[in-house]
Amino acid sequence: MRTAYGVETVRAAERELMARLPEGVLMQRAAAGLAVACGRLMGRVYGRRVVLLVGSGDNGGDALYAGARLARRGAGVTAVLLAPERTHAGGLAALRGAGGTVISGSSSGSSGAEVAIRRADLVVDGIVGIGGRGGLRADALPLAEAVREARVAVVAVDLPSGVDADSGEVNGEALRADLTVTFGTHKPGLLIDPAREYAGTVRLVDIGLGEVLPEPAELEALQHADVARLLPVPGVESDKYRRGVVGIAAGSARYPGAAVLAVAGALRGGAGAVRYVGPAADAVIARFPEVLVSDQGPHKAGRVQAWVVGPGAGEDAATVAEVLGADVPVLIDADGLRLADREAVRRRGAPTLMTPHAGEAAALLGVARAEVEGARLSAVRELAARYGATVLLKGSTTLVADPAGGAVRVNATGTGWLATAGSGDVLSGLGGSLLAAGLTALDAGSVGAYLHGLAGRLASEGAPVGAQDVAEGVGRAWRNVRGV
Ligand SMILES: NC(=O)C1=CN([C@@H]2O[C@H](COP(=O)(O)OP(=O)(O)OC[C@H]3O[C@@H](n4cnc5c(N)ncnc54)[C@H](OP(=O)(O)O)[C@@H]3O)[C@@H](O)[C@H]2O)[C@@H](O)CC1
Ligand SMILES: Nc1ncnc2c1ncn2[C@@H]1O[C@H](COP(=O)(O)OP(=O)(O)O)[C@@H](O)[C@H]1O
Ligand SMILES: [K+]
Repeated sequence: MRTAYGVETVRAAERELMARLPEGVLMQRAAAGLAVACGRLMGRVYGRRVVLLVGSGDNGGDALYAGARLARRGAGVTAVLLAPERTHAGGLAALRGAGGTVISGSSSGSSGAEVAIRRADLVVDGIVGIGGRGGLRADALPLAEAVREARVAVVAVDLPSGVDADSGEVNGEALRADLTVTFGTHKPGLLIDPAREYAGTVRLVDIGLGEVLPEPAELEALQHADVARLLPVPGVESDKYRRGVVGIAAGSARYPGAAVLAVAGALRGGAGAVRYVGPAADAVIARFPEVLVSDQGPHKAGRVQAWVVGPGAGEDAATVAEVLGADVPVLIDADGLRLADREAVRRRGAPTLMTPHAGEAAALLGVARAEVEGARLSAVRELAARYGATVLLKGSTTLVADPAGGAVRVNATGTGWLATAGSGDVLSGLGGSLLAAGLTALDAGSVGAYLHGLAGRLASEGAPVGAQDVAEGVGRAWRNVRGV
């Protein structure tokens, strides 16, 4: 499991660890890891030109100490100081001692700095790290512009300057990096868009913080091994009922395809049987003869261990209400989210998993879509709290939050190719099937998102895919995860 911790927790852990270690050890560990990563990115160190952008705090200190290490190995290192009077003194002395050059970022209209940036092989962004608030300040903007124009490689120290470490929000300008070298633990902002996009590749340098970080983390990302452990694999004693039956209440005369796609996902999620109820039974049967269909409504469909309701449901509020009354886990997606009564969701005894995209989440919260996209973590937490349900917020970053709190899960397998009509319907069926197979709502949502993202990647391999291709890719994703 990959985990991420917010600033307050990192600072507390840092204090605890520093109390046991000689002064400056953590910064030296950070700087050593940073210098190695910079060297690797440049291919060689000797003769390379490196520009350090140095802010007023320890983030700048890391950059300076790493710069000193690079200078000792033969790089030409220039530090651009954004706050000369508040620069990390030890770091500055180390860089000077190693033969580095120092210029002020604010003097002479920054032009000296801009010339250095244009000639650089690498820029190290040590403007601000976890001490940052808001976007880049005015004095850093011309430097950021020069970096963009020079198209020079950028390594961010701990975080790209200007992004919010705790939330992944970007309020103003931020500096884009090719590589972010982060210390001790990932920060939520490195895993959540829009900030994640600014970070480029993220490398974690172990500085010993792991042993003092508490449980649970603020954010966690499942890895292959975690998903492999959670996948419902039949044993010798299994039969189709023991594996779980998932009911799909989806589709309408207008949107029969949503039913077919949700069923396609459900057939690949590990349940032993799929029941379908709704007006698209003919279309479902034509494509998937193995599905048990009924047009009698959810109550009369026979027993299921979980329901999926909503994809392509149109205005069928009665079916949504009926499913919400069932005493089994329910996944609510698409139209179902609009039609579900909040109190009915809150009253449910069995688990509920809601799977909105940003537009649907915005409608549920009564805010603009851009607000949800800019602040995904707070949006998903707020929805989970309001509905007393597990919420999976879809999009470029998929997040899953439990109403009881605990670590929010972030999915790292997605690809922009998944942004294709109907791929959300596939995810709803897949997630419902995992619920029926016995996974908790948090696990069903995050394992579903993991397989769905991987299926999209494997099916696409860099070319456009349709939702059916994604569904068909789910089997490959299972095998990939299980290593079979
Ligand atoms: N934690 C750990 O275990 C370890 C941490 N380490 C390192 O320390 C870093 C944290 O250092 P830090 O606390 O000195 O804060 P840092 O990010 O340098 O900011 C400094 C000052 O910048 C200012 N400022 C605020 N916003 C700004 C903005 N948008 N644009 C420009 N300036 C802005 C603000 O001061 P203000 O100007 O508001 O008075 C703020 O106080 C961390 O990221 C990691 O690199 C490692 O060495 C090893 C172990
Ligand atoms: N930029 C992106 N990167 C990764 N995944 C994405 C991106 N955009 C959309 N997705 C994924 O694609 C799926 C789209 O679902 P949804 O918006 O419900 O579409 P539809 O309603 O057409 O089925 C979701 O799983 C979502 O997380
Ligand atoms: K930085």
